[in-house]
Amino acid sequence: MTQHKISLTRYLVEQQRADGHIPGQLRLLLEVVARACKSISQAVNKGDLGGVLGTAESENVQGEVQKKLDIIANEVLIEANEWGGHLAAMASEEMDSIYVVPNRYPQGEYLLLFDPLDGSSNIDVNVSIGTIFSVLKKPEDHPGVQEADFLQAGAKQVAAGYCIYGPQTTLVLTVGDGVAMFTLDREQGSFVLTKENIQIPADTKEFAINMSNMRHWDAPVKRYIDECLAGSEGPRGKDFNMRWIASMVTDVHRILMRGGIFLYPWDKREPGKPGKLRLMYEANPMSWLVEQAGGMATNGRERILDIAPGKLHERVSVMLGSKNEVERVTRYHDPL
Ligand SMILES: O=P(O)(O)OC[C@H]1O[C@](O)(COP(=O)(O)O)[C@@H](O)[C@@H]1O
Ligand SMILES: [Mg+2]
Ligand SMILES: [Mg+2]
Repeated sequence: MTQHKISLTRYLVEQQRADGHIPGQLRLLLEVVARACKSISQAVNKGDLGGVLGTAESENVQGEVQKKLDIIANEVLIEANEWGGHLAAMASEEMDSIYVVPNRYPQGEYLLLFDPLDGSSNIDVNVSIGTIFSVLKKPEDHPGVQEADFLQAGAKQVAAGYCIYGPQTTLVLTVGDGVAMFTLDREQGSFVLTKENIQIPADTKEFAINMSNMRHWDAPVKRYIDECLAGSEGPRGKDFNMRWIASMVTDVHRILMRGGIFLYPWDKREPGKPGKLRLMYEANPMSWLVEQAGGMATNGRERILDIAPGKLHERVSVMLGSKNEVERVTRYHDPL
């Protein structure tokens, strides 16, 4: 098999041929998601010229003010996927409840979940943003589809990925057989395989956390970051660098490319809220990608992919990336 210049379509077909583990319907679904991402990428690129920047006059179910692009990206994903025959229903960070494929369209066996536009605060300042997606299989024990069908642990995902709209538009994908990266070739109009078997180094000297929340953190996170900040004179014996883009997609992409640890921990501002990030649309797909690349993802206490979701819009504390660092901060959470 040629390692370079192969399209997403050919990659998926060849994966399917190699061990039969990508069913045809799943392959089609992923191609439709990729096509939708291409279209979102175009809208993002146009910026002010397309009238897509700025805030819409609405709030989502999480009480967050929606940007125009949040709404556009959500609609693009729904319209692209609803008639293809591979889906039973979709769920999105931007919608209150699940979107069941209307019965005028053929029904499929998969469930698609997405954060249509991640890093919304970066849209208007021309910083990388992205789309995150996760695919589950609909349980077969009953006809129709309901919200409870989506409440499966991340370990049950059959595909997960994101598309980053940055200097390049790049799709990063796993179907449970490692992580592959595809770069959008705008002249050809297709995603071309540019990296396979992405591996996150187990050690790193780079962390990503919103430092402005420091005073609200729990003791184990504070200890971990304090030790990083102490640098070569501290217990870690090395200097750390810090990055925070405020787009999970972009921070995770950097970690997949060169290692690092990303933390968005629980904090004391809203003690009843497990974290800021969304389990089903952000943490699960990113955690599976990271694990597939040899990294680790926990909420400080348990593997994110083992968490049984209680509700669709569930939040979670997230620590992911280079294995030895995530292991360390998770260990700091152990009761003495
Ligand atoms: O401003 P903060 O709290 O640092 O937020 C950054 C985090 O919030 C998010 O932007 C949430 O994503 P949305 O843009 O999809 O709401 C994450 O991507 C990111 O890690
Ligand atoms: Mg997001
Ligand atoms: Mg979003």
